[in-house]
Amino acid sequence: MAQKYFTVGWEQLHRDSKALAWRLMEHGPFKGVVAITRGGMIPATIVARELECRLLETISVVTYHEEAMGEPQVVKPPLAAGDGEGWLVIDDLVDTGTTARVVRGLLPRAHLATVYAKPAGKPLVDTFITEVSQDTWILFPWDTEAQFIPPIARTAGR
Ligand SMILES: O=P(O)(O)OC[C@H]1O[C@H](OP(=O)(O)OP(=O)(O)O)[C@H](O)[C@@H]1O
Ligand code: HPA
Ligand SMILES: [Mg+2]
Repeated sequence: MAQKYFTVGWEQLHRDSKALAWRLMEHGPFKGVVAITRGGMIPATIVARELECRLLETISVVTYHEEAMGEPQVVKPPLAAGDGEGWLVIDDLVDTGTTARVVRGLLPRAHLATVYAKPAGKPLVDTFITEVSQDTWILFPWDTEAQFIPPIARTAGR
């Protein structure tokens, strides 16, 4: 279980995904973008829009059930992307690198990029924007919603 949380809102995700697109400009142009579903889909759409890339493919790798990690399963292979040559692969984050390793096995020649990265997975991606510590769990906007929080004075035991 992660010890810290890093909450990412929609606007920050948009900003960070655009920063990723800027950084990827020097590695393109790309034939198309492969989104690693589900978490990679929104960043992939933002990056594809910025790079004016209309061809999107998906790969589905299921590794986590909430915060519990299991064996990675390829539920849908990236049919249109060959060995990945000329393709850009996008995910929301790399954590242990398990998902990235599976994707690299299927698309060895692709450029693999994530918006966020943790130290253990960082060496497996070609490009990323923001690093967080390994014991931080990133809370994405699609996994969260705003709710009432009691005042500090009420929860501090006074
Ligand atoms: O580097 P790793 O340890 O493999 O972790 C990173 C992967 O885990 C999450 O996906 P998840 O399996 O939760 O599926 P989802 O994107 O459908 O939510 C996240 O979106 C990355 O794809
Ligand atoms: O930190 C994380 N946040 C959300 N999903 C994840 N999947 C692996 N690590 C994470
Ligand atoms: Mg994912």
